[in-house]
Amino acid sequence: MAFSIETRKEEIERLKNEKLDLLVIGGGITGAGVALQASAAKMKTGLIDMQDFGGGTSSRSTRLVHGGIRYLKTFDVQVVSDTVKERAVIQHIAPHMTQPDPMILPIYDEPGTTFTMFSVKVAMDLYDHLAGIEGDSPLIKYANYMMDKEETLKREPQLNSENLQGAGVYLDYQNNDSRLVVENVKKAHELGCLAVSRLKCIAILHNDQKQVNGVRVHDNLTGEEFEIHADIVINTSGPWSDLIRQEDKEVYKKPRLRPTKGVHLVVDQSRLTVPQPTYFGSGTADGRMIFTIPREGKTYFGTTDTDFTGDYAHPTVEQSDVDYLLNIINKKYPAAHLTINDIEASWAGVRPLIEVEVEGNEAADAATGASVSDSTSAPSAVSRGSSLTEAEDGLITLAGGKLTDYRIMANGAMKKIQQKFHDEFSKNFTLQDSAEIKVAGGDFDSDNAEAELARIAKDGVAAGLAADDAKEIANLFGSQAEQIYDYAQTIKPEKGLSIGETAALDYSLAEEMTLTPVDYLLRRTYHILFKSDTLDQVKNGVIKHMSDYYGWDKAQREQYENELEDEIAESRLEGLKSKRK
Ligand SMILES: Cc1cc2nc3c(=O)[nH]c(=O)nc-3n(C[C@H](O)[C@H](O)[C@H](O)COP(=O)(O)OP(=O)(O)OC[C@H]3O[C@@H](n4cnc5c(N)ncnc54)[C@H](O)[C@@H]3O)c2cc1C
Ligand SMILES: O=P(O)(O)OC[C@H](O)CO
Repeated sequence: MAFSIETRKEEIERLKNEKLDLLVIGGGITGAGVALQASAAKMKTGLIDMQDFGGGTSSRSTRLVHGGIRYLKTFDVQVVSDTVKERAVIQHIAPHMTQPDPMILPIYDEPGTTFTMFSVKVAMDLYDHLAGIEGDSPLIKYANYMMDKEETLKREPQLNSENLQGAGVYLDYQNNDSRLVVENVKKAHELGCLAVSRLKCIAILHNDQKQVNGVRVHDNLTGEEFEIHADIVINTSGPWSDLIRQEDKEVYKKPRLRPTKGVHLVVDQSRLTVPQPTYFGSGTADGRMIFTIPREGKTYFGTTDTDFTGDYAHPTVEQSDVDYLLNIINKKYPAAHLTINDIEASWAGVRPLIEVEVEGNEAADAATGASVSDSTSAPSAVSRGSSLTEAEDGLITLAGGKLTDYRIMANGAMKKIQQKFHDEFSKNFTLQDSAEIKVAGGDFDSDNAEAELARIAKDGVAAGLAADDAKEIANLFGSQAEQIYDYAQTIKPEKGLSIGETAALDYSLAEEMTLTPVDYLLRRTYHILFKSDTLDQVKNGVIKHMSDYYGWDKAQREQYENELEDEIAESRLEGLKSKRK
């Protein structure tokens, strides 16, 4: 089912002329999850995003599906309880993106440590218990265990041995955040959702009874403005949630978010070799814990957690972020001696943390209990819970949370929406269990994901693709790889691209509403973040192929080329590096 610039035009016409049951503002993981569940319940649903789907926080995470073991320290047990169980569900519905990846948690005798050898074992036992990893659980092989100092250094020799006491090892999952978004959006679209990217909500509309009945949007591709009408509107705009609520001038009272920035840096695995994901205290008594994660032949590490008041669409990596992370990493891996010149890629994201309890008569149902902190708390002490509220004029806002509990957050919202339809619109919808709805590309046996993905990759080689291309396409697109192999039988490779890369690009343009080279190279694939070494040779082929496909004129092609060059330069920290010369 095509999901492209052509369907975008068709669906914009339908959004203009057909009244929706539900409009979702914001196509990050939260909005995508709501759109999928609403469409599965046969609600006539629209999903809009002012950027690419996943262009906000949901493509800037640590790329884990995890329960947040450190949140047990701040007694955010509800968040952990919700998310730790969700990991296996997301692995089931999105098996090509979410795979078990046990974490090492080294324990150091240092000021402000989050865990001790005793408390990490208690936390891991609770974590496993909450996830049901006990008894005859199919995941029992991943049950947690402790390692003494010697075993820890044997497993991870580059770790600093000074003050090291040992480590805990427990199950968490790796994930591809931006593809989790787009596969949810594609599934929602397959179920009937009118999903359009680069459409910005610029005003909230009301009926004569001062109830929200739609939005005014600006098409960021064409400049056109028009109205979209819906019985119910839900705001799932993440860090922008307060800005959308502010558009609702009649009822807006005050902000509820405390946005904080988190940064990740990427180096080649040869510069920092970790055997598996590792998670340790920053050693700076700021309550932070830092991940170092091997991925695609690279190692990435993060994150910072600092209050952010800049442009949510363009959080940048500053020298202070680099210094903070390199200082910690070089202390924990003393043989690495990393400098800014080793950094091949980077990204910054904005956490949509909920800080202020809802006030006045806004109905609040905590979708995953956001325990409220106050602005004097350190950013890392602020709850990672979510909140679901309805303003007096009916605007629903679902904000906060983690990527890992997106499905639960959407469940909570759907129950509220279902009740609202029944009470106020005399419409009855039957909600579906999204734990049984595979996202696009997940149509294979999740319980044998590794073997299934190897089989899909083997099919690619049989279809004439290079083995590396086939493996990458299988891991990125899952069961959709077979469509890419079909494309590969009928096309010529673009100059600078292999037949597999060309076919994958053609698939993404036709089936994933991939509208710009940055959409493709940053979010649909690994090129900018984890394949910096081959990026310069593929980017021209991608631009040329997209320019031919979309019929860009010289000015448009230049615009997208410049946008891509800026994105790559920023990811490579070229600005910061040049200042140091
Ligand atoms: C550094 C960092 C690391 C993290 N690591 C993890 C992790 O490993 N695992 C995990 O579970 N969670 C993690 N999180 C949390 C997780 O990433 C977020 O909770 C989640 O991505 C938020 O998704 P969202 O859909 O609510 O927001 P977003 O992804 O930001 O989506 C909101 C969307 O709304 C759109 N929008 C805004 N205004 C408008 C408008 N006016 N009109 C139309 N569209 C609009 C934006 O373009 C955006 O795409 C991390 C977060 C950060 C910052
Ligand atoms: O810093 P936290 O606790 O928000 O966690 C972000 C991590 O990098 C992964 O969720």
